[in-house]
Amino acid sequence: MTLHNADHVVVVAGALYDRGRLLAARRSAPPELAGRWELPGGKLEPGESAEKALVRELREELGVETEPGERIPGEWLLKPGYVLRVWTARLVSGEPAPLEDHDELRWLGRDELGSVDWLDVDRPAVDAVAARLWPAPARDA
Ligand SMILES: Nc1nc2c([nH]c(=O)n2[C@H]2C[C@H](O)[C@@H](COP(=O)(O)OP(=O)(O)OP(=O)(O)O)O2)c(=O)[nH]1
Repeated sequence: MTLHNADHVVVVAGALYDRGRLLAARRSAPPELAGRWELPGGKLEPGESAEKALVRELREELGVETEPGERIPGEWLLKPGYVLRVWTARLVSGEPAPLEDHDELRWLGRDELGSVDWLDVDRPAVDAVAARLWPAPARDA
């Protein structure tokens, strides 16, 4: 079962970062999404907070312990009735492995974000993540 929040199924995804890099995950299923890259995560379960769901999904899919940070402003429509929300997450322990739903993982630095074929929906989400993780330096007046 999944949580319907104001008529939307909420999918939470993690902008998992470590040592200045963001984790990208290549989906292995379903066929229409396989081969495309995303921020790992999954659907909220009934009664579960977004932060709890994120920690659970990243543990199940990647085998790591993480600490949620803050929500990235914005919400992206995945398909009718499904929205994607993104939180930053810090790697606490473990080395991510593609245990479930993914067949390859890559740590990307700021200049490498365009090097993988993100799912269409994830492109604006990743732009928003990048703006949060790597804010533009303040310009001299
Ligand atoms: N996790 C995740 N899912 C995304 C992203 N972009 C995107 O279109 N999706 C889609 C793929 C799936 O249709 C849906 C999330 O499903 P999922 O398979 O990751 O969720 P889940 O682990 O809860 O799956 P399940 O219980 O249905 O097996 O959202 C993204 O960045 N992260």
